[in-house]
Amino acid sequence: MKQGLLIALEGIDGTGKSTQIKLLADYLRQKGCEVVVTREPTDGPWGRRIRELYKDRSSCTPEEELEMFINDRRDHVREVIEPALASGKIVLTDRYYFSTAAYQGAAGMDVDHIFACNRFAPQPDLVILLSMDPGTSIRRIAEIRGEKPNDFEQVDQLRQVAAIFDSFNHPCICRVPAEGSVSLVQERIRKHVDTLLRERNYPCGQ
Ligand SMILES: Nc1ncnc2c1ncn2[C@@H]1O[C@H](COP(=O)(O)OP(=O)(O)OP(=O)(O)O)[C@@H](O)[C@H]1O
Ligand SMILES: Cc1cn([C@H]2C[C@H](O)[C@@H](COP(=O)(O)O)O2)c(=O)[nH]c1=O
Repeated sequence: MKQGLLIALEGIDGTGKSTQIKLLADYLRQKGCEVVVTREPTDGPWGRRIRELYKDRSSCTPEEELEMFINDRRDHVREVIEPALASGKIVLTDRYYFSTAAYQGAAGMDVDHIFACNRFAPQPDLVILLSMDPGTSIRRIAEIRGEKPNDFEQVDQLRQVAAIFDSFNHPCICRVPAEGSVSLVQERIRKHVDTLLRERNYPCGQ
């Protein structure tokens, strides 16, 4: 049924996921792979409601917040991820259910319960987990991107999120240091992706 590959980029805010996913997509397309780049929260109805929360996270309970992320993912899996995988494409997603486990876990929900709620979602073939000290990532958001950190980007909160990300030991996870230049981080990511393509005999990776 599933013929493509699912690769998720994960990590705390400001680690460079959006920057790196674009470069990775270019690299894979140059090799001749068909690539779908997507993200969570999505741009669908649940994703738009979630983005409203960035301004005032206290407007819903942790349970309601978790439910919104799960609903958004159900739509994402059904409408984007499964069709692309079924047609043999490489799906690159900027965040997936590991973000839910880490962020909603840090907000007080049980991490095992969160993973159980996500059993409907296809397991990724590879998770690139970009790791960085939360103080540095917040500085990137504030100084380089020139934005005021939102309600999900508070340093104490991000420290808890980072600690939960650190605790994951799923075999699909490869940890990549996010410090260093954009091209150095990209080089680290490509090594893991090239290994995956080779191991799976994925056609464009030969
Ligand atoms: N290796 C790097 N060195 C310096 N700055 C970087 C690096 N990678 C990304 N940046 C800059 O840091 C900021 C955050 O990067 P980016 O938006 O890619 O991170 P992100 O992980 O997608 O963030 P978020 O999770 O908040 O969406 C951007 O301004 C980006 O240009
Ligand atoms: C998928 C997902 C995301 N979040 C949080 C993490 C970030 O703070 C925002 C998304 O911001 P981005 O700049 O678009 O990456 O949402 C979350 O709490 N739970 C999740 O499942």
